[in-house]
Amino acid sequence: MATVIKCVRVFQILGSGDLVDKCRKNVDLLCEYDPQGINLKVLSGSETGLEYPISSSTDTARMGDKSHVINFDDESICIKFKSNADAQKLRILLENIRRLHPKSVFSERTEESSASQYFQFYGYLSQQQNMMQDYVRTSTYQKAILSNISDFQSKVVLDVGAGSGILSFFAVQAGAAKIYAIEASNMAQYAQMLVVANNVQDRITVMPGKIEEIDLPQKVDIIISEPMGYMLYNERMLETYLHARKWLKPGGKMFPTQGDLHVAPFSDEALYLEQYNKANFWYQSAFHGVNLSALHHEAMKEYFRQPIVDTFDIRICMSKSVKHIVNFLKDNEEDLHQIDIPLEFHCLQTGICHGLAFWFDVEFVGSTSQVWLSTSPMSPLTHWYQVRCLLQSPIFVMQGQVLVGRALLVANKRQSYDVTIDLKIEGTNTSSSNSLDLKNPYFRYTGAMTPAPPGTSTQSPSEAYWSHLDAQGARNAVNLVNGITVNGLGEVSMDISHAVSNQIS
Ligand SMILES: C[S@@+](CC[C@H](N)C(=O)[O-])C[C@H]1O[C@@H](n2cnc3c(N)ncnc32)[C@H](O)[C@@H]1O
Repeated sequence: MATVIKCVRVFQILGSGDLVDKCRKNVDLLCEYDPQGINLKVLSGSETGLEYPISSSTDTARMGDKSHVINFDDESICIKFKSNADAQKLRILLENIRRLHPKSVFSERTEESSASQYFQFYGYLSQQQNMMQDYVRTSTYQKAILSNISDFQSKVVLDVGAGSGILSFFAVQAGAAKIYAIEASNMAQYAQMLVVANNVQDRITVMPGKIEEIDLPQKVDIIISEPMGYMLYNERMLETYLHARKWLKPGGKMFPTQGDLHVAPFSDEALYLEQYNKANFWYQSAFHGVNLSALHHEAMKEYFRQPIVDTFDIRICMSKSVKHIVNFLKDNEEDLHQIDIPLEFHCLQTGICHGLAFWFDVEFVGSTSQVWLSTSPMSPLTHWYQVRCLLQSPIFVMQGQVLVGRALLVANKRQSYDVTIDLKIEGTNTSSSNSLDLKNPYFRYTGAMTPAPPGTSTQSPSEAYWSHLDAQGARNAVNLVNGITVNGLGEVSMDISHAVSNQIS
């Protein structure tokens, strides 16, 4: 459903109160559905392509009979209509948004621009495909559901953030009687198409909207969801998952049931130098004749604020990981606003600690079996990889020393976390800390095999390699050397006649 309002003028309101005509002529305004509310699109004029997403928390005000003011995070605009009747069309749409999308826990904790970008992202089939094609992820979910049939058979299920609906289809396979598949992005339309095409309309009901704003006709026996982001918490969808518990019957189940975030100190000089050298670009005093060095310090901070998303060899970890648990059956949304993880690491090796490595596992506790989905560096790689937070000033640690400190994750309105890491060698004055922005990670993964960290071999790597070779193949590789036959393992053959005949021929 879209409405077009013809012949409007769109002005930007400057800080001084002056108006600047954005299109310098009359334009048409398309008002179309958006998961958040409506999206205003300028259809003609030199500024074609302007879009203004409006949700129930957007600040708007009527100005006289024919104008309306709308305040966004980064600009304020004034729309002047041809007539009062046209202005009234927009006013009705805005009233409908407030009625249909009352302020919710979600809108209170999320900036509009972040939410609209977020749901646009999940509205693409290619993004859903990316997750569906993570074989480890999708097949672990399917296994968790199908190996716990008694938790689904004839049961009512809620799928939070259903996306394509894939988990709802797994619940159908496990015999669920009714599944409510809630999806806030436009993917809900595609999920509905799959439901119809697979002829399960009587079992799956797709409901477009946010779980925080939707009314279900009944309570459910089990909630399924895939709400994990980078470092488990990114996207703040775990809060949405916990919020959904208001629809769970007493004694109901959550799939997954628990999330474990693992944290370990690591040593990786190559990674550290890579970031450090990138920032050194700004150290130049004569870049095309310009001295850039005034920005060197800021560049260094910027690079080190980025969590690194890639994978690594577990042997770079200098001690056993510390585990922080989220219990999806018990914890509340507010518990995830500030996540304070006390750290204590007993270092197993001497070396330079360059920061903290993070990964997570989730557990499905079913009535029949328990299933784990792991994103650890010891498990097959998933699209979550692992995440590392660097220290700008690494610290040298000796085997046996104890590293103490904390990892503090503070939720922000950009559906992510401000991360602070603090480390100190116990009993010394040596410490280091850093602040990072989880919303802006650096994707470093190239697909190349991660090499083992230097100095971790406990036997000759050359001998170890050759001893793995096929011994029989090497034995068959017989050569004549100085009149005697020697095989590929260096073994001398005693069959002199054979050697001699070989030599003659
Ligand atoms: C990680 S995807 C998982 C999709 C699907 N369940 C799967 O496993 O392939 C998360 C989905 O949840 C949706 N979502 C996020 N927050 C939501 C909310 N508050 N209400 C409803 N859907 C939400 C997103 O649009 C996205 O499609």
